[in-house]
Amino acid sequence: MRVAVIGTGYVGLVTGACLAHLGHHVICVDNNPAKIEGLQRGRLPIYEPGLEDLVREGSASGLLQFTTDLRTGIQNSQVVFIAVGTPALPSGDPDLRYVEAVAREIGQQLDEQYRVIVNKSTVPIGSGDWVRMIILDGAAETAKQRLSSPEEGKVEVLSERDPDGELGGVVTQGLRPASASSESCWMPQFDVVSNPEFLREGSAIHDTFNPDRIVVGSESPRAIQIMRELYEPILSRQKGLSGDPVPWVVTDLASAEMIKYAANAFLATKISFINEIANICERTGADVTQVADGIGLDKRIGRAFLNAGLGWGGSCFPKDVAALIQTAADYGYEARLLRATVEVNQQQRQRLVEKLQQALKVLKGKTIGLLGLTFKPNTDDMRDAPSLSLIEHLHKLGAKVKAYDPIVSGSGIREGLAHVVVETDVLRLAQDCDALVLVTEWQEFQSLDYSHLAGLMRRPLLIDARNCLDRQALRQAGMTVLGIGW
Ligand SMILES: NC(=O)c1ccc[n+]([C@@H]2O[C@H](COP(=O)([O-])OP(=O)(O)OC[C@H]3O[C@@H](n4cnc5c(N)ncnc54)[C@H](O)[C@@H]3O)[C@@H](O)[C@H]2O)c1
Ligand SMILES: O=c1ccn([C@@H]2O[C@H](COP(=O)(O)OP(=O)(O)O[C@H]3O[C@H](CO)[C@@H](O)[C@H](O)[C@H]3O)[C@@H](O)[C@H]2O)c(=O)[nH]1
Repeated sequence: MRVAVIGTGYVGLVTGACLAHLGHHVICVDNNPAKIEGLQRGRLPIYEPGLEDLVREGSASGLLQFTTDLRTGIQNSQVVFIAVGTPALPSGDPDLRYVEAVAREIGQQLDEQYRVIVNKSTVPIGSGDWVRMIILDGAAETAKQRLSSPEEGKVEVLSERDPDGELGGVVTQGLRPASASSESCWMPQFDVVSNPEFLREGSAIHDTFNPDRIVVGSESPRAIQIMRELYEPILSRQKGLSGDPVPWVVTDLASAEMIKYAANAFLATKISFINEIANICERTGADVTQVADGIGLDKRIGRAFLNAGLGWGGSCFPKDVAALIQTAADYGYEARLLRATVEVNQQQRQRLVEKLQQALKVLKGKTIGLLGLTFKPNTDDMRDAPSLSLIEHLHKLGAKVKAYDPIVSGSGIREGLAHVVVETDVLRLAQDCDALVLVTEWQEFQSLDYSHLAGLMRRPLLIDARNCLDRQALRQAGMTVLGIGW
């Protein structure tokens, strides 16, 4: 199948490379010329394990191509993915300007060939119908040039109210030059489908090939059939040890959009829940890790996403929970549970500073070393990383902050890192520190020589803010160890 993917970020590039691996002809489009030029030379704009090999493989086979020209991208494509960013605005609403620009451009390029336009970006509930309208607007603009109108290119958009009211708006029937007969009416052939993405950064390729489910929201049987054919190589795989097929979930557009937000909101709430339990554990003498293991064995609860720590960050949970709260507010509903989820998360970062204050008393003039900067391991993504608020907080209190991160240290990434000295190795980091804080649970932090590090520090204090290290071994290495929830 011929596929275009618009936006070559974490989602678009992974989607494009994986679909090419499955045998589809994929053309990835991005309006950032530097990104596309790099990709054409095999240079990746992001760090994601395994992605470089897939891109190399796709480029070599010719199944994966890159362009800045959206027209070339969608010309022969039957399926067009929209995978551009939807970052949060200060209000909490997602910024839809990139989706809007792409939808309009797609509309401008549509011809008589039927296409499935797939929204993979995370967009608010109801956006599918909105994207359809924008595409039609774009198509109308092109139709002005395409159809020779006696009235200087004036084109009428033929529309009527949705008779059943189910779609809640206007249904466009076609585009026609003003004063032309209804036979000359031209309607671009397309359906908009919502196909939310559930990949996690750091394991994006594994997640794409082994999804827990594939969700497709659409009212069009034709579009659903094409999506099924597209994903057939994944759907026909057996899932994990159970051998069950990957669940294929077909819903209406709005429900698919809501599934994405609800999934992220639930996971974020699960983490905030265990962090709340951790805070109660600290006061009562229980150990949150043992508690998580104990409750996680209950199949109704599950152990995943019960790791207490610094709280959640990244490019998705913060903006998606904020967007859902905002959507609820738009409809006159106050999402109190979700607000509490966010509040607990914010406080969790603050608590870490309090722990340092309790241990070191005055932070002014103290040197704090951060192990890890990215919002989670195996990614270079720094969007809404807990480390950033920690750095700002400590800086305000007059502490000197240093950090070492396996990816960030060796890269040119310095955005948001004005108030931290990024060290190139762990020994330089530990030198003269009053405390080390493990912020991101990178694998390599498991096997550091902590007794050597303790010897380099001014005070051998380590706060394991992800509860991922062996406390006993650390104590034997001469460290004073603190953690979260014990
Ligand atoms: N990052 C994740 O783990 C993840 C997972 C699931 C869903 N999502 C959602 O997927 C969407 C994309 O996220 P991301 O992290 O990949 O974003 P990103 O910022 O990494 O990538 C977006 C890309 O779109 C490009 N772009 C913007 N405007 C364009 C235009 N007009 N034409 C062509 N390209 C354009 C940008 O240059 C950029 O390369 C978001 O809605 C996000 O919420 C992200
Ligand atoms: O038990 C846990 C699990 C995660 N986290 C934190 O939660 C955040 C998010 O982690 P994770 O979900 O693994 O990473 P993301 O790549 O942000 O993936 C989430 O966000 C994506 C974008 O929407 C979705 O596609 C994924 O399904 C969803 O897991 C990170 O800061 C983690 O440190 C915890 O604190 N404790």
